[in-house]
Amino acid sequence: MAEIQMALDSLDFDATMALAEQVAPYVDILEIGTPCIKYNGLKLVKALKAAHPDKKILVDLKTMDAGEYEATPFFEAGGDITTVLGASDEATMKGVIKAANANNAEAQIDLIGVEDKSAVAKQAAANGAHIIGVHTGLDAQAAGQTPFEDLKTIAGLGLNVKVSVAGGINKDTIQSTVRAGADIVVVGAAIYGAPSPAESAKELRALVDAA
Ligand SMILES: O=C([C@H](O)CO)[C@H](O)[C@H](O)COP(=O)(O)O
Repeated sequence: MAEIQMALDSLDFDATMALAEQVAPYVDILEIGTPCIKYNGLKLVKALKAAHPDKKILVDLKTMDAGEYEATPFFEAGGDITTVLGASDEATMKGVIKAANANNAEAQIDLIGVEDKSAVAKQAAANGAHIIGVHTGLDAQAAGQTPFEDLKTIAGLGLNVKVSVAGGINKDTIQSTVRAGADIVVVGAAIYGAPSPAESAKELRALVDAA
């Protein structure tokens, strides 16, 4: 069964906590988005984990250097997954994987901006990464890009890792994304931009469960 990850991309601490509360019944993973974690830091990881101990917390650090050093405090604060850029040095990715393993947690390699995505995904899997993230970022989405072709390529490799997909997924695309091989579907704007985020998350849950 695919998991749903809600991307919390507001900068506001209280608004983030309130949105998490609304959608938590329908999602598996609460993601603290990159702008949000930069703005709010470890305090938000601790608060979110305390409020939702039954949910996985993904901290979208998009680490680029000093992998083990940067990721460790976020795992210790309650993060279950942190992200590291596939564009970073292999040693950086290995550092985050090491920190994750030391904390009974998971490292996600984010392929955003990576030229040879297959090569990096294979290398990361061989190095023990837990999740490969196929990701079309917000700026690339604004330029009309989607993650779906990359998903086919990465899922087609048959690597022994979970595949996460992010980039403008909504109610029209979520089922085909799951059927194309996503283990984790990430949804941000389609939930937080909906008139009722809770209703939107509920609808997406039903679609994923029926896919
Ligand atoms: O990871 C994200 C982005 O890079 C900002 O941190 C988003 O959370 C991710 O793209 C999911 O959001 P939507 O694309 O709006 O579904």
